[in-house]
Amino acid sequence: MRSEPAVEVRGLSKHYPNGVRAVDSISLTVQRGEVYGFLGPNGAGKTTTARMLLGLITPTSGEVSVLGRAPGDPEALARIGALIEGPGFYPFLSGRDNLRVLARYARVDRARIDEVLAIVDLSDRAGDKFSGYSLGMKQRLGVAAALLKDPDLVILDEPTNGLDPAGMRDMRGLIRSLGDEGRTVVLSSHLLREVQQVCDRVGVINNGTVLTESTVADLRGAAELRVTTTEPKRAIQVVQSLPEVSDVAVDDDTLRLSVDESHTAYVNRALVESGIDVLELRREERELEDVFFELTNTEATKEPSHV
Ligand SMILES: Nc1ncnc2c1ncn2[C@@H]1O[C@H](COP(=O)(O)OP(=O)(O)OP(=O)(O)O)[C@@H](O)[C@H]1O
Repeated sequence: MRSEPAVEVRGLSKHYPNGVRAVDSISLTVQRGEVYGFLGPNGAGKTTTARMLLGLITPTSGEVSVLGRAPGDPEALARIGALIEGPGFYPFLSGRDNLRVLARYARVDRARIDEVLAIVDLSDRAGDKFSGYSLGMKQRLGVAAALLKDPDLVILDEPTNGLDPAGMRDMRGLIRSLGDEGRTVVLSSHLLREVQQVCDRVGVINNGTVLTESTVADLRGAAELRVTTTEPKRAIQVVQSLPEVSDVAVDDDTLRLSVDESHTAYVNRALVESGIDVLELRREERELEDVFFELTNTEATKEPSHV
């Protein structure tokens, strides 16, 4: 039997008095132990949703259950760690002293401070003032703070925002390791590749509406086979006659087709036996960003290509 989801949202809306429908009747489910990507462009409604999950703002309508409880329920909050819109710390205190303040407030054993500093790889710089930290270190301290209570559920809102490529890579590794430890992670992000690299499942949100919810693999769809030939027109006829092949498209001299990987050699043979020279045959997975464009017909933010 499947265990109760970590997060269950049904028909959730947040409409502001100024008429903005920040979140408009969304439904989503985060299973326990998965790293769930909440993917959408800026202004899509991710932060508003995260705030409602934590009980920081009240929904206009809809149902929310977080770790089996209502948002803001103290017992659930004790098992949730969150980093929403950048961490707030005392600039003149060291990273470790900032965590001490929080640990005392949350009644967490002080021994946990060194554990979380080690998890986010800040042990060596824990005695330095927060004001001297790089943005990446500040964000990692924010994650350390979120981990103080050894939470079952970690909610991270755009944790790589503003980080340089190395900082982003470190943060992604950290998020993945939280998932590998068996924690449930909700990662909100506008970066398609980030979600693709780190998450098990993804909910795509735009204009306050969830467009789709699926595994990253399903969202990307089956890998395409790309076949470059000297005679694309004739090649189309040949592949279209094969029952194993579907969705044939053509760009210049390259055919794109959906076919199970096990039939790659069979497609090649069919073309060659029809006297068509195959110049190149390769399988290519769709990027999540292609899928995103299809779903939203909007310009989503592409990550800088050097990352
Ligand atoms: N307090 C508020 N009053 C009115 N409108 C708001 C308020 N908070 C957010 N909004 C609007 O709601 C919409 C969703 O905002 P939200 O911050 O949830 O999006 P987001 O997906 O987190 O984007 P970003 O990554 O830019 O923070 C935006 O149009 C925003 O301007």
